[in-house]
Amino acid sequence: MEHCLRPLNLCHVEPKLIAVNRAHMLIHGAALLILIHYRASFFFAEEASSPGQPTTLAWLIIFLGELMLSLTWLLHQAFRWRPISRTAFPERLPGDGELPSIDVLVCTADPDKEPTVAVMNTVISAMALDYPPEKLHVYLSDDGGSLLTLHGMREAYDFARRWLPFCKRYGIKTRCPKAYFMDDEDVSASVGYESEKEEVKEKYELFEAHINGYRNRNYGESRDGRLDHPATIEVIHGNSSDEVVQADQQQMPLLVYVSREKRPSYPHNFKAGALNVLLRVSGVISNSPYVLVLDCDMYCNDPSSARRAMCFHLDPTLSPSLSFVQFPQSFHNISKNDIYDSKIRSPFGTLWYGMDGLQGPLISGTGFYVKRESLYSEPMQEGTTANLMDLKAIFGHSNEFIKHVQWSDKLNKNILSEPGTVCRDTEHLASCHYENGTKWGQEASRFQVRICGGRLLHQLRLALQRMEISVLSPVAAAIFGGFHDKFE
Ligand SMILES: O=c1ccn([C@@H]2O[C@H](COP(=O)(O)OP(=O)(O)O[C@H]3O[C@H](CO)[C@@H](O)[C@H](O)[C@H]3O)[C@@H](O)[C@H]2O)c(=O)[nH]1
Ligand SMILES: [Mn+2]
Repeated sequence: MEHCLRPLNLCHVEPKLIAVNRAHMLIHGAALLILIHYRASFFFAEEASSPGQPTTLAWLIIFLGELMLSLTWLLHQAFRWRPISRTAFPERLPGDGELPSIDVLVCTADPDKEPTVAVMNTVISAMALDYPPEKLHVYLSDDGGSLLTLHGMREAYDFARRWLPFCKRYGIKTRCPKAYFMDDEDVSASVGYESEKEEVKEKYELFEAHINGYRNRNYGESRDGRLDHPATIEVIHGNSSDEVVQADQQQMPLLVYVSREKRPSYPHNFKAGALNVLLRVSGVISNSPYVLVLDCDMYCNDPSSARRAMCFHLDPTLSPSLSFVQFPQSFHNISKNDIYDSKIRSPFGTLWYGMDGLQGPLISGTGFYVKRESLYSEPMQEGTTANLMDLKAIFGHSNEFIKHVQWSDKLNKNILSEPGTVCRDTEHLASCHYENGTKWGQEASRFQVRICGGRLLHQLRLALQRMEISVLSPVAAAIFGGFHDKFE
C-alpha cells in the first residue's frame, strides 16, 4: 500500500515570487499614497481656484476616479500575497480498480457557431483521457437539438474506436486529433508507428468528410427547432462494422448524447440549465462521484489531467474540504498584439495562484473536476435521513434521481449498455418543466448563470454544508480553449 505512505500531491510556496510580488505591492502602494497626497493637498492650497487652475469640481471628479481605481487595486493585492504552486504524483494513485469514476459533461448549443467537427474533437479528447475507460463517461449536451450533432457523435464514436488504441499504444500526449495532426507530434520511433499514423490520419479525414458531407446535405435544417424540441437521449455505440474497430470495442468509455427539451415559453437558463440536465441525466446513468465540466470550444490538452485531479480529490487530508480542482486554460490562435489580454494571462498566470494560497481559485466555468456531492445539498449528506417529500422539493419528482442522489458517494450504478437504450426517467429529467416548483428551479440551477453585458456570467453554486470551499489549481495547462476559432 505504497500510495498510502507517500503524499499524492505537494504544495510549494514560492519565496522568490513572494518577494517580487510584495516589492511590487510596496512600490505601487507608495506611488498611490504619493498620488493621493498630491490630490488631497490641492484642497488645502490657498490658490486652489485661482484663474488658470483646474476647478475644484474637476479636481474632485478626477480624485474620486483615482480613489476608486486605488480601491480596486487594493482589493486585488491579497492575490499577490502568497502565491503557491502544486505538484501532483499520479504514479502514486491506487490501482485502476480503486479509482473513482468520472462523468465528463460537455455543452454545445449551436452547430453554426460551434462547428461540429471541433465539438467532436473536444468529445474525443475527453474520451481519450488517460483513465480506465470503464470509469469514464462522456455526456454531450446539445442545446441546438441538432441531427448534425447527433450524427457527429456517432461518427466520433467510430473514429474514437480507432483513435484511442492508437494513442494508448504509442503514448500520444495530444489526444485531440485535430491538434495532434496540426502539430504533427512525432512521439514514437516504434516499428509501425509511421504507417499506423498515416492510416489513422486517413480515418480522421474520412470522419471530417462524413460530418461535413452530412452538414452540406442537410444545410436547410431548420433553425426554429433549436428553441422548440423534445428531449432526446441516446447512448452512442457507432455504426462501424470495421473488424479492427470491433476488436477494440471493450476499451471504450460510455458516450451519451443529451438534448434537453426546449420550449419557447420556458426559460432554459443557457449553459447552466444544460449542466443541470446533464447532472441529473448522468446521475441516473453513471452517477460518478466526480464530474469534469468542459465547454465545447476547449479540449483536454493533457491526458493525465483526470489522474492529476484525483491526486487532490483522493488525498485523505484535503478531500473532506475539497470541492473542485480547477485547471488553468491556455488559448491558441490569438493575435500577437493581445492588448485586451484575451489569453486571460492575468487570472491564470497570477491571480489564481495567489488565490490558491488563500482559500483557492474561483471556478472559471470550464476545465474543473468537481465532486458531485458538493453540488447537492443538505438532506442527502451521509448519515441524515431526509424524508422523501423534502427531497422531492429540492430535487424534483423523479424517484430514480433521488435514489441516485442518496447514492452519490457510491460508485457506478445502473450503467446502460444496449445501443440506443434510455431509461424512461432520463427524458423526464431532461424535460423543460422538471425544475418547476423545486429548490433547483428557484435557484435557477446548481450551475447558476446570468446574463451580463452580452456575456454569460457563470457562477457555480456550491451548496456546501459539510464541506468548506477549498480548491486548488494544479500543474500546467491541461485544458485548452479558443480552439474552434481556428477551424472557421
Ligand atoms: O444556451 C446555451 C449557451 C451556451 N452553451 C454552452 O456554454 C459554453 C460556453 O459558452 P460560450 O458562448 O463559449 O461562452 P464563453 O464566453 O466563450 O465562455 C466563458 O464564459 C462563460 C460564461 O462566463 C463560461 O460558462 C465559460 O466556461 C467560459 O469559458 C459553450 O460550450 C456553449 O456551447 C450552452 O450549452 N447553452
Ligand atoms: Mn467559449
